[in-house]
Amino acid sequence: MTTAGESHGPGLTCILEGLPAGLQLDREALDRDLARRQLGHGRGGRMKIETDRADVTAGVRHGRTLGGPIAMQVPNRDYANWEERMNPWPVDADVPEVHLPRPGHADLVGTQKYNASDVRDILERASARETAARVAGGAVARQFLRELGVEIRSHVVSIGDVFVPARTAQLTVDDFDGVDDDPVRCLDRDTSRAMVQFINQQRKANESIGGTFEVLAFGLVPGLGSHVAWEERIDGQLAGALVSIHAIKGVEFGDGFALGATPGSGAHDEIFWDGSFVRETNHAGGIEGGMTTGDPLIARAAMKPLPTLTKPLRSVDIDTHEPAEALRERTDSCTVPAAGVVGEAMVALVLASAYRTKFGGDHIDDVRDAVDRYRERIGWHAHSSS
Ligand SMILES: Cc1cc2nc3c(=O)[nH]c(=O)nc-3n(C[C@H](O)[C@H](O)[C@H](O)COP(=O)(O)O)c2cc1C
Ligand SMILES: C=C(O[C@@H]1CC(C(=O)O)=C[C@@H](OP(=O)(O)O)[C@H]1O)C(=O)O
Repeated sequence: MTTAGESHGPGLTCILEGLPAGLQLDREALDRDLARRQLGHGRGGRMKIETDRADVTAGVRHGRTLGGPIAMQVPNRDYANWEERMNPWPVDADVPEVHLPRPGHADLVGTQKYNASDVRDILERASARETAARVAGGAVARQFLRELGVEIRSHVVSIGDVFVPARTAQLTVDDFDGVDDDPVRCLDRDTSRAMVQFINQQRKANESIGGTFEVLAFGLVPGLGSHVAWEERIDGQLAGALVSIHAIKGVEFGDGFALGATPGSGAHDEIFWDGSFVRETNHAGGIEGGMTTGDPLIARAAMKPLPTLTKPLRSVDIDTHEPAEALRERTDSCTVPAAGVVGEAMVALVLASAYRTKFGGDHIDDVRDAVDRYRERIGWHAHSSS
C-alpha cells in the first residue's frame, strides 16, 4: 500500500497492489470502515466537516478486482476552507507561514530535515488524516481475508489510567457485536462510562489523552510468516505496521510485557491433541517463532496523548528563535478508539500480504484452493473464528 495526500489538501489517495483478480468488493463495508475511523468520544471539530468515502478509480470493474493496482481517493471536504493555503499551485494571495513548531509533532525536525521555512509544509503530511487512506486500503485487505475465513476486530483497553477489568475468558468474534456503538469502542459498559468521564474531565483541564487498544484476528491458518529470516517474522511485521500509526509508542503480543515477569512454566501454551493440535491457553497471542499458530492473534498498542494542546506547550519561533507558545490548532483530545480502527487496517494489510506470500494465486479461487489444500495437509479444521 502506498498513500499520498495532505490533511487540508484536495484529498487522500491509496494505491494497493498484490491482490488477486476476482475478489468481490463490498462498497458499503469499505465506507463503513471509513466511518468507524471517524467515531469515538474525544474527537474535535474536523470530524463534523468530513464524511469519508472512498472513490475507487482503478483496479476494480463491476465490483470485482482485476488483479492490477487498486486506486482509491478520499476527498477532504475541509479543502474548501483551505484552498488558498493548500492549493497545489501558486495562488494570488498572501499566505502567512507557520513558525511555531508543536512539541511531540513532526514540526521541528521536519523543518530541519526538509529545509522548510513554513511548518505547514511538514505538518500537513505528518497529520494522522493520512490514516483515512490506510483504512481504505485495510478495508479491501480485510475483504480478501474474509474470503479465507479471517475476521479482524479491535477494542479499547484503556484511556488514560482507566483500564478494562482483566479478562477471565478468551474473546471470540461474537463478543465484538455492537462495539462500534460504544462511545469509546470499549467492551465493558461500566468502564466505558468511566472512560468518557475521564476524557471530559481532562478536556476541561486543557489536557489531551492517550491509551491502549487491542486488535485480534480470528480464523488464521498456522504458519503465516517464518522463523527463517528476521524480516519474514510476522510479529516483526505486525509491530512495525502498528508502530507506524501516528502517536503509537509501544506494541505487545499476547501477555506481552508481563511475560518478562512470569515464570516459564506459566508463560507458554502447552500443546495437546484432540484430533488436531490444540493449546488451551494463548499467552503467546497467536504467534510462535515468528509464525501464526492458528490461535487468535492478539496485538495491543499504546498511544501517547495527542501533542496539540488547547493550552499550548512552550516552543521557539523557528525564524526569530524567540520563546513562544506552540501553534494553536484545532485538535482532537482523544483518538484511541479511532486508532484501534486504523490498527485493524494495518493488521489486515500485513496478514493479507502474508497470505499472498504463502499461497500465491492469480485469482481468488486459486488462493482459496491453495489454502484449503494446506489446511488439509496439516489437518487444520477447527478453531476458525474461535
Ligand atoms: C486518528 C488519529 C487522530 C489524531 N488526531 C490528532 C490531533 O487532532 N491532534 C494531535 O495533536 N495529534 C493527533 N494525532 C496524533 C498525531 O498525528 C501524532 O501524535 C503525531 O504524528 C506525532 O506522533 P509520532 O511522533 O508518533 O508520529 C492523531 C492520531 C491518530 C491516529
Ligand atoms: C483529520 C483527521 O485527523 C486530524 C489529525 C490531526 C493530527 O495532527 O494528526 C489533527 C486534526 O486535524 P485538524 O487540524 O484539521 O482538525 C485531526 O482532525 C482525521 O482523522 O481524519
